[in-house]
Parts: sequence; C-alpha cells; structure tokens
Amino acid sequence: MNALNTTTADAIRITDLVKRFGTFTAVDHIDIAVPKGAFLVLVGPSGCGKSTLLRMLAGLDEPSAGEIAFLGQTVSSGTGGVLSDPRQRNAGLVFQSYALWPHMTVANNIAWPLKVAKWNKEMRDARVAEVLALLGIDELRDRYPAEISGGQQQRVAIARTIAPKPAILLFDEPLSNLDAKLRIEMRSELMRIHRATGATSVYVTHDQVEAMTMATHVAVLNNGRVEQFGAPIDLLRQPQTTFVATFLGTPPANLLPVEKRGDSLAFGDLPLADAALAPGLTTAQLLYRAQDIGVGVVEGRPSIAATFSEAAPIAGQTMVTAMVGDLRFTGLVDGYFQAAPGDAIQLSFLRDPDAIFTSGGERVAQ
Ligand SMILES: Nc1ncnc2c1ncn2[C@@H]1O[C@H](COP(=O)(O)OP(=O)(O)OP(=O)(O)O)[C@@H](O)[C@H]1O
Repeated sequence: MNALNTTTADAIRITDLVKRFGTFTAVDHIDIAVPKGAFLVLVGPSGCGKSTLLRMLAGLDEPSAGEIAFLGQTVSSGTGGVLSDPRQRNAGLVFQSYALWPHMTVANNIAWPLKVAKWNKEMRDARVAEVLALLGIDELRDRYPAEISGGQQQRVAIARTIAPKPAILLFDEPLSNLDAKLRIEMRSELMRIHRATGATSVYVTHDQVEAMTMATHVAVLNNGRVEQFGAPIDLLRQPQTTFVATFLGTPPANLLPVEKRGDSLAFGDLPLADAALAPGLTTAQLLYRAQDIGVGVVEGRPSIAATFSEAAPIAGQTMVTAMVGDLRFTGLVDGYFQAAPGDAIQLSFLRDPDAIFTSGGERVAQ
C-alpha cells in the first residue's frame, strides 16, 4: 500500500479501523489519511465494506476498534463509540435514495437542516437562495418533491446536504439511481460543488470510471481491507496487486499466468519475458494492457492462436475479446474490426508486459 504524504492538516484520519458484525469482519484494520479539500473515492466490489466505512464516518455506526478523527478531533473510536453524533460532526451525508420530505417544498426541504441548526430566518433564506443557484434549480423552489424528476430530487438532496456548510461531505453511491447520461452530467456537477464548497469529500461507488474521473485520492477496498490508496493515475500506472490492476482501467487489463522456462517466463510454450525480471520465481503473472494486445501477426512480436468472442466499438477503435483456452483476452485495434464468434484469430503481444506479479497477486519490484 503506498500512502500519499499526510500532514496534521488532514481533514479525515482513519486509524486501524475495524467493524465486526458478530464473527464477520466487514472493515478490517483500515488506515487512511485524507488532506483538506481532497475528493476521496472508496471503490471496490459489492460487499467489500465501502458503505460500512462511510456509515462509521457519518457517525451512524460505531467502530469495533480503531479511531476516526475529523480536523484533528476524534469523532468515533472503538473504545468510546460515536463520540460526536451525526449532526455535531460537521459532515453531510448524501444517500442514493433522496429521502426528501414529501410535504415540504424544495426550498423548505433545503432550509430544514438550517432550522434544526437554529439559523435565523434571514440567514436561512439567503443560504437557500445561494444553494438553489449553485445547483441550478432556482425555478424549482416552490415545487414539492412529487412534482420534480429523479435527477432534480437528487440535486435538491445535495443542496439540502451542503446548505449548513459541512466541512466534510459523504456520498454513498448518490448517482446510482440516475440514467447513464444524467450520471455523467451529475459527476461534473458534483465536482463543481465539491470545489465551490471547499469541503473534503468521501464518495462511495462500485463504478471505477466514476472513481477515476472524480477522485483526487482513491482507496481500493477488497474484503474490508485497503488494497491500495493513492492518486488515480498512480493506481492505474503502478497497481500494487493484481486485484487493483484488473479492477481499475477500461478496457480491463489482461493477466497471464506464466512459468519459468530456461531464461524466460513463458505462457504455455510461448516465451514472453526475461525470467531475470522476476528473480527467484518459478511462476508469475504478466500484466498486459488492452492496448498492448493486437489482432493479427505482427513482425518481430510474439503471437498466439485465439478464438474470437466479441467486438465492441469505442471511440474509433474496437475492443476485441477472444479466448485462449479458458483465459479471456481483451485487445484494442484501430478502426473497425468484426469476426464471427468462434472464428480463429491471432493475438499479438505488441509490447513487453506492463508489470509482473507473483502468483499470489503481489507486484514484483522492477
Ligand atoms: N448490519 C449488518 N449486519 C451484518 N453484516 C453486515 C451488516 N452491514 C453490512 N454487513 C456485511 O458487511 C459486508 C460489507 O457490507 P457493505 O454494505 O459495507 O459493502 P459495500 O462495499 O458497500 O457493498 P455494495 O457495493 O454492495 O453496497 C457485507 O458482507 C455485508 O453483508
């Protein structure tokens, strides 16, 4: 795990955090430090512990062990439980369900948390006008939730959350109920809001494209643990485990199991890399990006027979999927490519492997 530089100005510091449900450990000794103003995305497959971690940050669940500090102040601990309750911890939570009050207008929904926090009417009105403008929903102010669309309801929910100016914004898959086009629009909108409020955001998603486009920092979770924490580009370029290498990146990267044969690491009979790159290993896994796998034989490069499965056009290129035995390969070719499922094709390794991992999935230092 490669940590980014951390300072005492960390907005959020999670130390050795554990959450158990009976004998099951959902969050397993997590350490993360998030600098002020960062946009941290928690990403990982279903059940990896993202929501459990976010709920502890929000103060909705108590940790079993460890500690959470906001702006240098401990807000939850394994020994003390939830030390400051959700309302006091200066954090706003946006869920995937909007949970607006149906009997209140949009403006009153947004004003509600300010009323609870005892803002006077003049300040409330001014702040409601400000966030309505920020979210671009001024014209909805007098409507009721049933009179606006799902996307508009989500905007109102976000406006309501940011109204009291929380220092920390927590998002639990807030865009998952929206259609694909609206999701993309709301992604840029949320980043704009994040910048405009100056808050530190923690955002849960299982959508790795969302993670990579929005984050300043990403924590990839797997089985309750942080597989890797860092800037998106570092995780893409320098994945430390095969889990991270195959979870992030579109199209997906290829992992090939290889064995040491003489001086080479070979896939079956095909030598692909110098065995000296993985000293002491008799087996390993080679990582090839989709753009490093081509279709057809290329002079001077190793190639292998494969069975064509499918082709998908992406932005002037074609993503080609083919099988070698029961191993799925993803390659990328320029322009349009089509074949019939089951056709014999040749795949070429256009470059040397991007990284080498042990059979257990740990990156071999290079
Ligand atoms: N209250 C609970 N009691 C028992 N087990 C729980 C409870 N809440 C969560 N879990 C378990 O903890 C694990 C992590 O759950 P969590 O909801 O944090 O995952 P997630 O990464 O957010 O998943 P998803 O992407 O599907 O929402 C899961 O195996 C889940 O079944």
